[in-house]
Amino acid sequence: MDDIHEYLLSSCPSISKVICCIFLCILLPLGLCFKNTSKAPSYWIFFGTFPDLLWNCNRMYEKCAEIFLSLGKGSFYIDGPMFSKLRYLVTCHPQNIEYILKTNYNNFPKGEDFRDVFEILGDGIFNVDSDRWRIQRKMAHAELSSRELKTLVSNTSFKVVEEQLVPFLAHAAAQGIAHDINVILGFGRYENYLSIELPSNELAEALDDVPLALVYRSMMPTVLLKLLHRFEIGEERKLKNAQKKIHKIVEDYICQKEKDLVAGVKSYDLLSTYIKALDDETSTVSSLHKKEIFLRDEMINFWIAGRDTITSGLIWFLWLVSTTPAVQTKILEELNLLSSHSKNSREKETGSSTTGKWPWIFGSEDLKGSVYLHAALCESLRLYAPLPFNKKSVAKKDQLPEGSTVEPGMEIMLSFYSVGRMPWIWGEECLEFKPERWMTENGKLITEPISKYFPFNIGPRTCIGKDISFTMMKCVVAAVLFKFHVEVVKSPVVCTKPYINLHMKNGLKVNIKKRTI
Ligand code: HEM
Repeated sequence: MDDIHEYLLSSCPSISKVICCIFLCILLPLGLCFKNTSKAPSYWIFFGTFPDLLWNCNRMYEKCAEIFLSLGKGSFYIDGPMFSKLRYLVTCHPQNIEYILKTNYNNFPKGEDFRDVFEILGDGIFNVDSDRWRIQRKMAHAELSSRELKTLVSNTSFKVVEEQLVPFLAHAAAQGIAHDINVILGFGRYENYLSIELPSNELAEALDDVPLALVYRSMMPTVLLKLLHRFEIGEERKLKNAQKKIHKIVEDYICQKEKDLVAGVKSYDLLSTYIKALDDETSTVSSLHKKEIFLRDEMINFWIAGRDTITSGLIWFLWLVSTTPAVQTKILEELNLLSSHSKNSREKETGSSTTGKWPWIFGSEDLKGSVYLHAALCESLRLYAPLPFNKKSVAKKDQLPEGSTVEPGMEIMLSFYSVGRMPWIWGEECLEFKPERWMTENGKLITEPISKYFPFNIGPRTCIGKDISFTMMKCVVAAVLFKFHVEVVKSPVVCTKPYINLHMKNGLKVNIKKRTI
């Protein structure tokens, strides 16, 4: 026995050398040479479908849509390397999405993996499940749908557009409007980030380092992720530093707001209402533990929720409109009509003439009657959903409506980006930017929910910020298009960037000119 033991010990180095040699000389080349191309994505022995995914990680949203198109169906699996237990179902099938987000929603929580990837969201609403989520959702829903918040959104959008965006555009090109608005809604701070000198914005800069790291985290096998996290390698180091900075800045904001409230300074914003609610024993959130951390994380969640989503929505919209003259003309016709109605009623109210006032800024009330503009925004979000995918885990084995089986341990990726690009979902002209899709024959907006439209999620976790997003986006695009001519500078093919939000690789270069008519 001892002999055998001794033999094994002495031969260990050579055994490991032999294993390494076999792996390097036989298994690796075999794995890299032999793939099953009948499957989409390509399946490599030993490595699963992972090489295909890594190879295309720079254009993964487009790649998913291509796979769905080549398969002619709405689901496919991604298998991790051998022994990794990594298995994803990627789906864009509307019935599957509805089943996961709505019909059997309890079987598809966000899960621990989601929390690990989106650690930056802490205990905020995006990151919690079950009872805790119900408490936070109730409070967030009440606050975001309150009359006070809607008024704040309208007034702030108007103010930021009038005082910052329009003067800025008159001087140069557009950038990052959504951020300003969100800092005001969340924290009640009005900062002049769009002044012509473009002052630095530490909160935005810290957050800019986050999304790429999150994309890598979403794709990485857990073991590797833990290793990179433990030793703070690459994107993980950036993420950790960004998180520290964001926490510090938001904690400072909270501290200042608490002092203001004690000093009796009156202001309406989400932070003030949350601070008051946490102190109020009758409020639902007062039962939550670790109140300071909850407050910090919830504010970060709101800020993230509205920042990149709106920016992304606006950029893709402006690009689509600027490159589709027929749509632009119809939007301008509608804005002309709305502005003359509003001018008349403002003149009646104030008794003074509005003629010659430049620029004319639309308030959210002026834009309530906009049908074509609203339809164009819906259509742009259909093609370019600002959150291009959603991630869910599986509690119990289940069969999805289109037939795929999912089981615990698997992850599900809902590809919202692909939904808008499937001819079998949106028709042969699915890639065309056609606001008319959202209008009835007699020119009215289609208001009933459409069962294949998911940019704002559906079901119990549907976006709470949808209405205010339309208010903000309409104010911005109306001001930009009505008074400025946005001309896209010819650039390489426009494509997406591997971010959590849908951004344009290389950004959008435009020339801005004042409109003369
Ligand atoms: C064009 C703009 C926006 C789009 C496309 C959008 C889209 C979405 C989507 C897809 C979700 C589901 C995320 C998930 O399940 O992980 C979501 C959730 C949410 N959104 Fe939005 N959003 C937008 C703007 C906003 C704004 C301005 C706010 C407000 C500050 C906001 C607040 C929220 C909140 C609080 C949730 C979490 C709901 C929950 O988990 O119960 N969103 N949004």
